[in-house]
Amino acid sequence: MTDRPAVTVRVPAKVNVQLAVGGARPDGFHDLANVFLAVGLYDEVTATPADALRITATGPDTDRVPLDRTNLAARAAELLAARHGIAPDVHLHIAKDIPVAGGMAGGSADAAGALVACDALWGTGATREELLAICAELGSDVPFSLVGGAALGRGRGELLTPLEVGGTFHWVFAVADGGLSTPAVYAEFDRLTEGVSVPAPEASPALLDALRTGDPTALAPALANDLQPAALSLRPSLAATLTAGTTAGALAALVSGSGPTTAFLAKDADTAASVADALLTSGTCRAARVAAGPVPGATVV
Ligand SMILES: C[C@@](CO)(OP(=O)(O)O)[C@H](O)COP(=O)(O)OP(=O)(O)OC[C@H]1O[C@@H](n2ccc(N)nc2=O)[C@H](O)[C@@H]1O
Ligand SMILES: Nc1ncnc2c1ncn2[C@@H]1O[C@H](COP(=O)(O)OP(=O)(O)O)[C@@H](O)[C@H]1O
Repeated sequence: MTDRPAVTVRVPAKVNVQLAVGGARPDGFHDLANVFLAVGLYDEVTATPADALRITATGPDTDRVPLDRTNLAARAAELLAARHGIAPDVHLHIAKDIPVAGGMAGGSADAAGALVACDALWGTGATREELLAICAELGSDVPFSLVGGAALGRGRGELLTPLEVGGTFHWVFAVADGGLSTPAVYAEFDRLTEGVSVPAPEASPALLDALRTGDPTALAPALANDLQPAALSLRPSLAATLTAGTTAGALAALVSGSGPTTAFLAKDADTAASVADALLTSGTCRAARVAAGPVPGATVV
C-alpha cells in the first residue's frame, strides 16, 4: 500500500440518438451504426490505495451491481495492472447515479472511470491508444464512455469517429423499474427479424446534420433505435411511458439503447423540466431525470 492520494473520476451516461443494427455476426455481435451522445448524468469512481482489489458502491439500485471481480470496474483495474505487470491492489468506490441495466452504459462508465483512476493512482502512464484498446476489450460501449461528447460507433460500437455538435440538447430520462439484459434485447431483435433481410447499418445524414447545427427540432424526427421494437416486446409497458412524454410536450421519444430507460428530447431546459414533472405524475415511470448533452467523457475531478 502507498500513501498516494485518492483519485476520483467522473463519467457520463449516454443516449443513442441513432442505433442502427445489422444482422448477427459469426461472433454473436451485431454490426452497428451507433450514434452516441454523452449526457450529464454521472457515476463517480474513486480509486484509493489498498492491499487487495475491493469494490464498493453507493446509490440507487446498487443491490443489482456485482461487487466481485465481475464488476466492469474491477475487470478494468485487472486488465490495466496485468499489462503493466503490477498487482491490481486498489479500492474502487462507485458513487452510482446512472440507472443500473438501464441502457445508459452505467457499467461501461464505471469501467472507463476505473481505468483512468487506476492509471493516475498507479502512475502507469498509459497512452490514450492503450486506454482505448483496454476499453474495447471490456465492452462495446466502454470506449465511448472514455471519450464522451458525441461519436459514431462502427463495428460492434467500439470503433469511434468523433462528431461535431453545434449546441446543447435537453433531455428527460424516464427510469423504469428493473433492468433489461442487453444480450436478451439483441436476441429478441434477432427473433423479430428472423427471415427478414436486415440492411447494413448506416448513420442517417439528416441526423448528423441536426447534430452539427444543434437544432432539436431537426434532430427529433431523425432519432431512431432499431432495438426499440425488441425492448418494447420484452417490456410492453414502455409504450405508455413514451406516449406520456410526447403528450407532455417532448419533441420526440425513444428507448435509450437496449432500455428500459426511455429518453425524451425537449426544445429547451424549461420544457424538459415540465416534461419530467408530467412523466412522474403519469405514474408510467419510477423517476424522471433531466440532463443535457453533449458533455465530456471520463474526467479526473
Ligand atoms: C445496446 C448498447 C447500445 O449502445 O448499449 P446499452 O443500451 O446496453 O447500454 C450496446 O450495443 C451494448 O454495448 P455493451 O453493453 O458494451 O455490450 P457488450 O458488453 O460488448 O456485449 C454484451 C452483449 O450484447 C450483445 N451485443 C453487444 C454489442 C453489439 N454490437 N452487438 C451485440 O450483439 C452481445 O450479445 C454481447 O454478448
Ligand atoms: N459497475 C457496474 N455497474 C452496473 N452494472 C454492472 C457493473 N459491472 C457489471 N455490471 C453488470 O452489467 C449489467 C448491465 O449494467 P449497465 O451497464 O448498468 O446497463 P446497460 O448495459 O443497460 O447500459 C448489470 O445488470 C450488472 O449485472
